[in-house]
Amino acid sequence: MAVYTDVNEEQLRAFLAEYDVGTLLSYKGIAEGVENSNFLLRTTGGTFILTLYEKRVNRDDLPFFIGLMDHLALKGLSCPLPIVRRDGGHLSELAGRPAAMVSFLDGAWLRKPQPQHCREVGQALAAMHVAGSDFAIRRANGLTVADWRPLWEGARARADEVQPGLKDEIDQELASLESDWPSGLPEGVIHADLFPDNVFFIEDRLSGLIDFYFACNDFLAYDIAICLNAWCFEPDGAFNLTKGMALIDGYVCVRPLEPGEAEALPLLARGAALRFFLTRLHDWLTTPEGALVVKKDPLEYMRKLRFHRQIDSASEYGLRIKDLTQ
Ligand SMILES: Nc1ncnc2c1ncn2[C@@H]1O[C@H](COP(=O)(O)OP(=O)(O)O)[C@@H](O)[C@H]1O
Ligand SMILES: N[C@@H](CCOP(=O)(O)O)C(=O)O
Repeated sequence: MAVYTDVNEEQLRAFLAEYDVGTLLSYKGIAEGVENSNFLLRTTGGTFILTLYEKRVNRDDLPFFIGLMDHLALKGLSCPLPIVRRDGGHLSELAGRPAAMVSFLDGAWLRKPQPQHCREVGQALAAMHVAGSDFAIRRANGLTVADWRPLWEGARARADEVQPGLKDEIDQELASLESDWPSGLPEGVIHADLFPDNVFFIEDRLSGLIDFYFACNDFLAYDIAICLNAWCFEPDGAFNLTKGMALIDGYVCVRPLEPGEAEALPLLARGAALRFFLTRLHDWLTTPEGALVVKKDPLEYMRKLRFHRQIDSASEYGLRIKDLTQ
């Protein structure tokens, strides 16, 4: 579920009076998502998503997130457009939480993505990177290599409860990634969580990207590494080369890769797998039993991490020489 903070009709009517979106017809809480409280609102002016930002979102980051969606939507990327209040602002306060309203995107996320969907995701990811290149606000990645050790220290003592041997394996993995993490790759605004549940499709065509609340400035190729992890493995744990090739192909049609980015891809993919393993492990160990949140399996990302460790070259993900800038 993701309604941590509830709102009543009276509060909503007062909130909507600040906007030019007509009057409230109906509203309901949205069960999906894990971070914030989301509501679907229908008004005489249209359909909107209302988000109340919960504890894990830092208030100081909200101008980045809201400004980024505004910037990308105005550049033609299909993503939620923040709705402007009559006084020109985007951020409000509702039920004691920072709140904002964005446009509703049609479509649904795919439970079983196919190679043609991966191609579209690659294209959309690159289009986002290009559209974000002149976004003026910066936000450092709060979950990059330097942030993994504190996360790990919080979970390390109990890691072997999840799988015997994890403690030693992650100790070595983390040390190796910390020492070898690349530098000097092309940077820009990345989505940083472009998983299938954050990409909408209508009849096999990508209709939009949502959930920009991990977006930040980091290596562009790290975002590709995140997508390879999230889109190109099968439920049995096997990497699907056809999907990898399609995703990379879609990406390079819009933004070709530099040779250094291709060379770093196996390491970036290992790092991305460790990042999602660590946040999932943290949630696995700290979410109280019975909480109304679906806990995600950390071991899924451990298996992906072990796969990436055996990769020598980005060609094993489906990258071809023609995909690179000369
Ligand atoms: N702009 C939007 N248009 C349509 N549905 C949306 C939109 N934003 C969010 N949703 C719905 O709300 C759910 C949770 O949103 P998400 O941003 O992923 O939440 P969280 O950040 O809490 O994980 C999505 O799975 C989707 O169903
Ligand atoms: N994609 C992450 C979890 C973040 O969840 P979201 O609902 O905000 O997309 C994972 O799978 O671990």
